[in-house]
Amino acid sequence: MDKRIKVGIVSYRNTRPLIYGLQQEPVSQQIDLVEAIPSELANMLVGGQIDVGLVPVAILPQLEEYHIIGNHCIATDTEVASVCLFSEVPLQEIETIYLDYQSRSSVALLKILMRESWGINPQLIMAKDESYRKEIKGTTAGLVIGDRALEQRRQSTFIYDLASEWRAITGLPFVFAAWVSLKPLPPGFIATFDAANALGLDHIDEIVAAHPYPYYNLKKYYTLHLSYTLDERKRKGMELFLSYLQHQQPVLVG
Ligand SMILES: C=C(O[C@@H]1C=C(C(=O)O)C=C[C@H]1O)C(=O)O
Repeated sequence: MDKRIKVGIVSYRNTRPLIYGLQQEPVSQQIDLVEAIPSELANMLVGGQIDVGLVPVAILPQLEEYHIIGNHCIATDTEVASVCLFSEVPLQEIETIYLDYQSRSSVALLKILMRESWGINPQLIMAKDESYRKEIKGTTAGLVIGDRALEQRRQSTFIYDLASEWRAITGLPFVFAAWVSLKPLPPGFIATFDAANALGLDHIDEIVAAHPYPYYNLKKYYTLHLSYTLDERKRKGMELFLSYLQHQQPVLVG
């Protein structure tokens, strides 16, 4: 192959099962793999630095043309554990929420839950950097995603799992990120890429053993919380989420 396809993947532990097969032949010969936080991946896709990215699905309504690549994603059928609102007081007493600058989908989901389920209207501040996590105290809460959320679970008194709350109001799974390209990719490549995504899902014990992590049981995270196949119900959950976004300010991208 004369030109490698640039692939951007989320730099959290949640993608270890997907990366497993992408680092092996034949697909490893066809791609350049870069890791970044979700908000950056969105910008990289729009800016043309990557050809396909595991990007937050909340950016999809803003893309003129896009293609969902293959049948794998970052999603959950139940509680996700790593996308939560963390607080020292119950929901109704929260006055300010810091939003995670690394996220796009979870920020949009939080706003839906505030409006459709919780009926709260605190001041929202988009965090600029990691220092916001120190502000999660008193009546100031914070949305945190990824590995940092798994770590924050040990620090906060109240933990509101956004995917559980979504499930409670819709009965559907929630898709946080999907593989997206702006232009069509060769069908042969998509088949190879999708098969490589699936490979790690049969090697979870090996992946867990290779990446020791003190903060959370990763076997449980990969098998009970996260769900990686983009099936019909997940697509349905995603469509519903995207339809809610029509009532929101567009998320930041580009
Ligand atoms: C489940 C997660 O999903 C992530 C949440 C995203 C978002 O909020 O935009 C984007 C990519 C996913 O990695 C997580 O990071 O914990």
